[in-house]
Amino acid sequence: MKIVVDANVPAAEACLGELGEVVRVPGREIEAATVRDADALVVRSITQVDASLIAEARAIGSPLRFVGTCTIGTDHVDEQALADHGIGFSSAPGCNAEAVVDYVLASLSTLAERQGWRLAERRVGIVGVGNVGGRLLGRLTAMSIDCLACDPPRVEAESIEAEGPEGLPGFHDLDTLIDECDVLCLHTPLVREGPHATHHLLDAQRIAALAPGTVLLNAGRGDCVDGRALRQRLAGQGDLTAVLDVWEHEPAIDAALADLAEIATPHVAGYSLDGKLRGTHQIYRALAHHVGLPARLTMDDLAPPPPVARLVLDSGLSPEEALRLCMRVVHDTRRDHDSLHREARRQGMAKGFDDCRARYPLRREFATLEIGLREGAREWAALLAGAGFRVDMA
Ligand SMILES: NC(=O)c1ccc[n+]([C@@H]2O[C@H](COP(=O)([O-])OP(=O)(O)OC[C@H]3O[C@@H](n4cnc5c(N)ncnc54)[C@H](O)[C@@H]3O)[C@@H](O)[C@H]2O)c1
Ligand SMILES: O=C(O)[C@H](O)[C@H](O)COP(=O)(O)O
Repeated sequence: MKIVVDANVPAAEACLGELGEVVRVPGREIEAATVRDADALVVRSITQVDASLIAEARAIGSPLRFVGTCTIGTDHVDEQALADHGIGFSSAPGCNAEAVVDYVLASLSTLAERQGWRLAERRVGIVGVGNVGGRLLGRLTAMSIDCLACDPPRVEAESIEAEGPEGLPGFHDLDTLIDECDVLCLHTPLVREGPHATHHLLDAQRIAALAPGTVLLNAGRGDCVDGRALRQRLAGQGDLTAVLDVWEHEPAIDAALADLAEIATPHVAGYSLDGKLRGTHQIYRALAHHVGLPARLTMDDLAPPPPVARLVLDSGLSPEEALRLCMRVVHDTRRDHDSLHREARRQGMAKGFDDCRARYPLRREFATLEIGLREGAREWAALLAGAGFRVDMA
């Protein structure tokens, strides 16, 4: 079996190589001719697997029978076209959700430090309460931070009313979150049509309705926010703080908007090694199942030990300082912001954006760091455990 795999999929030889011959191709260069004699195609989000690619591939005799994307998002894949040609499909739901939550907490902690506020005194609105938003809600709630949630499709499907699921807070509409929250985090997929379409979910009118001082964080998909309207508000009034990981027109994103965002990163919120390996592993299992082969490798076979496994804390810090210190040992979104701006200046935006992603440094998840708390630091246990670290008494 020949498996064409995006060059940025880690561990493909070790994992997918068990099932067939792996041929690497840069994601932006994958086209119909690339899969002329391939049985399977494994992509990430930058490859548009659309109806024309599939139809052309079939027209030139491609035997393609499976497409996998090692990502959560699926808006780059025409699932109907695959089904119409009898091609199996799988994505990797939830694979990098923990990494995105790490990114959100690390970014908010940096903003709190820069702007002199405490997260404990802010109310956070979460839009899209699936694998990412649900985990974010869980961690913030465990850190005793006040949250409001918005997810109309879930409300409709699960008849959630005033009482939320699993003892979580009730769900509200987006305009209530806009009115009542200090921080608004978007974790919605890109859905172009239907009653719950998310294209420009935050349109000019909703952006205008955000109260001065609001923090807007988008780690869902760039097209969920009207970037032009956001740029105008930031440039004209300068009274919002934007944290943007995803953008319209990636990789050729709006450089002026990137300059105005307090934290601007090149779509790397989910880029932990753990998250990427989970993505590869989920697709390996799905392909093995599809072709009737055993999938022998486990995640433990793929993930190396973390470079920093344990940290012991003594007294002498505030809880916020202790939390920030632990987060920055694992992940510092200021570094991602600086890399994007540096590479955009050096190579131009589109090349710099892609280059930062292709050469992303090793990053692990908060859960890989064990924190030992000595006498005097033990009161931080609930906060640090709530944020996602493994905590014990040293
Ligand atoms: N920045 C990154 O690196 C990164 C990483 C992972 C995922 N993502 C993006 O985040 C999205 C969400 O990821 P997930 O794992 O939570 O997906 P998910 O499918 O588990 O959850 C998405 C949730 O959004 C809800 N939703 C859909 N339309 C909505 C609307 N109009 N208003 C409010 N909620 C709505 C859905 O009901 C669902 O509960 C992905 O589709 C992907 O596009 C980005
Ligand atoms: O949908 C996802 O899983 C994320 O957006 C993912 O991080 C995208 O990364 P890419 O496929 O572009 O490397």
